[in-house]
Amino acid sequence: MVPPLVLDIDGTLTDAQGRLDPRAFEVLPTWDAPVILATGKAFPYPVSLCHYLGLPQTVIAENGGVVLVDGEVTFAGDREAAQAVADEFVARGGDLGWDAADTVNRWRETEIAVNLDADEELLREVAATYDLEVIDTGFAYHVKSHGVEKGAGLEHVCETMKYDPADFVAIGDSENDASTFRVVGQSYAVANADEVAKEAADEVLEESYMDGTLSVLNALQ
Ligand SMILES: O=C(O)COP(=O)(O)O
Ligand SMILES: [Mg+2]
Repeated sequence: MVPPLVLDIDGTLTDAQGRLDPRAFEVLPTWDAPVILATGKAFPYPVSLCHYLGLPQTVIAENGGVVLVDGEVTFAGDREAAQAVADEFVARGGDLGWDAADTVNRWRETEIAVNLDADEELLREVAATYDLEVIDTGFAYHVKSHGVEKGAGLEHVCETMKYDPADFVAIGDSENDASTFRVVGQSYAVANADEVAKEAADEVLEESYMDGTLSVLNALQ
């Protein structure tokens, strides 16, 4: 019996250029237990990935802000406050860093993501005045409500699916995966992970990106 999985996307199922590693299509569609995608990306991204992997749509998006399980969507986090932070940041000379179409935030419902080129100090200062936090995933800064996290999202998924989070194996690469690592039974940080993720993981893998992820998945089969 293979264990259920909770998998980060960027940095974990991708290559160093951020492209989805096609080997995900070899191993995930036939995984004989639930596979939950848990990401900082906006909701449509993991939903689409489940769709094209042929997996049931059970996803944690926006760092736990949006959870879809058993056909029901729940939200956590104050999008209006995050928008107010973004507006004030821009008014004070900050640059969110996206083009006019802003597909990064267009479908984002509980938080705001800002390009890593942005003025981090100013962003953190503005966020603090709205009692929001900023996390750095290595792919974007996320302006989000305290307490909204992937780990809480997984607990919600497990309550609905009647699973124990402790039965799950988690793999991830960033600060936003630490909460997942804390609630699962076994957690792995890929070699490209940041220090927060490495510190929180039960094990730090020798290999990076999908090579690291596959080393775990192959050993579990
Ligand atoms: O959206 C991000 O910043 C990172 O996404 P991830 O959680 O799938 O790595
Ligand atoms: Mg990641």
